[in-house]
Amino acid sequence: MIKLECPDFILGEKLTQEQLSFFDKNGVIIFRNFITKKTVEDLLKEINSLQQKWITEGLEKVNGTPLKFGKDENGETIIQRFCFSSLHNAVLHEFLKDPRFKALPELVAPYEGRIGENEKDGLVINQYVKTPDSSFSQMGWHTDSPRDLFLGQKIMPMLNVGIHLDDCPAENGGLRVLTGTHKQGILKLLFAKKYFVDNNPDPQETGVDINAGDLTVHDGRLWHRVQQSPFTGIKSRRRVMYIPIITGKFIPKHAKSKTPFYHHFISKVKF
Ligand SMILES: O=C(O)CCC(=O)C(=O)O
Ligand SMILES: [Fe+2]
Repeated sequence: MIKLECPDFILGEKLTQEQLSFFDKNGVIIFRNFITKKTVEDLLKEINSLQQKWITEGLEKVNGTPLKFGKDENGETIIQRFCFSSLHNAVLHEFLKDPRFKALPELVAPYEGRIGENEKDGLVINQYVKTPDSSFSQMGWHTDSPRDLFLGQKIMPMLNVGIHLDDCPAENGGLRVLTGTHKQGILKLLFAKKYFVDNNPDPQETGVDINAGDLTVHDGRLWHRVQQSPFTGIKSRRRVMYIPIITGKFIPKHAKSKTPFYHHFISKVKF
């Protein structure tokens, strides 16, 4: 595994030329300390209360997208993948109004990008943990772009913005990317690897050392995966929120939205 050599970038209200060039070359970038440890704690409290609310209500899907359930290290039911979270929690909704998010669409220029709070799967929260009854401890190789095809749309440029809520040095697993693959042609985008079922390390893959509070951005066309932690239980836990930046036609989801086809496929794959 190669480690991403990324200068300690700080996200302001406008991207610098160095940040733009780094992203253009690699298809991924890290901004350090986007939020403080205190804000991380505050967000985790909100996430836990949303989780309790949805479990109590017996909710299975939000706007057509299934929630993913599993068990934590104490055998308690948890939600391992939330979607559209900010539409159901005021603090998460306010959080997305941070003016620094408005700097990020410049990464898809000349397209006009917007924060997809009610498009695709909205604000996603992933909770990975390795326990006997977890259903989510890793994620196979994929790019995020072909989901557009399943939604009956042409592939349009998009970004996935990650806000990381746990420390995760690359040795603990976490995000692995193939830098530069955001510039590949459509055939490589669709067929370079077997979507979601391939969990094998790639000799060219790059890992990232993440601290709680860091923000990452990756291009939707970049090949990436999540490496399982070598640890189990609480030491294997990795919590990260993702919000998409979308270009092209505005297709908001609503309570009657159909389940996208790729979720039927993803749910068959054991993570
Ligand atoms: O958890 C991560 O860091 C990546 C998740 C991911 O790739 C996805 O949800 O599409
Ligand atoms: Fe992804």
